[in-house]
Amino acid sequence: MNNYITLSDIENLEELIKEAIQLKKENSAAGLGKGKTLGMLFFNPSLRTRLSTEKAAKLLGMEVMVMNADKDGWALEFEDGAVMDSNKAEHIKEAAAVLSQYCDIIAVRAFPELKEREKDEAELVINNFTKYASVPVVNLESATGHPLQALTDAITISELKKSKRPKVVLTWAPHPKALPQSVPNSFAEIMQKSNVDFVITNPEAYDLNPNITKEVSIVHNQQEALKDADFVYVKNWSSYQQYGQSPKVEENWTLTGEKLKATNNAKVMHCLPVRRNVVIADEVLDSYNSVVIHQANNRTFAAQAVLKSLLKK
Ligand SMILES: NCCC[C@H](NC(=O)CCC(=O)O)C(=O)O
Ligand SMILES: NC(=O)OP(=O)(O)O
Repeated sequence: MNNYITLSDIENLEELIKEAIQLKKENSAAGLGKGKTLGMLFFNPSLRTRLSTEKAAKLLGMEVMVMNADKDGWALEFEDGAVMDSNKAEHIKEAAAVLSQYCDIIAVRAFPELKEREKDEAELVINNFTKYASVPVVNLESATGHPLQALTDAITISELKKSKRPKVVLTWAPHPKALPQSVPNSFAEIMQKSNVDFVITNPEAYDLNPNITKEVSIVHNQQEALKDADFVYVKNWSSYQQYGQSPKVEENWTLTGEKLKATNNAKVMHCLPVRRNVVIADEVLDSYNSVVIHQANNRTFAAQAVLKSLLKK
């Protein structure tokens, strides 16, 4: 692995999942990271990504430096040829080059603005870090993807599935804020690389980028989609067609215990943080069907497998 920006950076998904599950069993440092430093830059808040990736790096023997880049760093300019006479003090060319002296791996979180689709799809922040850094770069959730979360999710399904080819349903749910499509995009991508029967259900105005969902069956009736599901992955996202907007939805899309009855006693997944009783009802999150805590624990081993693969290069 040279970088971990999108899921296409994974050379062999099955092997990487096996590696993560093995690392989870060993729960020990491989020593591979000794004398190496991971630098993490956050342009947005985080609990799991920040702490699980730090833990993963430390389990491998690495040193870790974390910076809330949005608050503590200089405002970065990303435009080539910019005349920097405004509020941005430092160009990504210097920032990435300097960080590459201090770090052996750089990891970056930068959410979309959700204003202009083309701008978000250009992945300005993560792509410029990759372009100007001389060390591997890891995506900690970018404008259009969250590949560490998706790897975690594939590991979790692999561990918990009871049949060879489980039915996995990704369902949209309501939310008071307009959220990125990053998590559902990457989940849809990794499910298409996995041996699962994959269905996405969302209100009409919320179809994801068709270049990502490709051949996936998209069902606009949630109850119909949930039938016989073995895994239900719940997530809100803002509209792709009416980019970044939250068009009104009449029906109630919150995942409740009543809706879960149509499933095959499905395991319920969410990347977290989750808004209780808006996205998922208490009775589901507090039931044995919920695997969200198990899932969050796997963030460490997904990160460990990816960092290990980068360190080996
Ligand atoms: N990385 C996990 C999800 C991060 C982000 N969620 C959020 O911003 C939720 C914030 C809130 O509930 O206010 C998202 O959906 O991409
Ligand atoms: N799931 C996830 O990425 O959580 P954080 O936003 O807390 O890192």
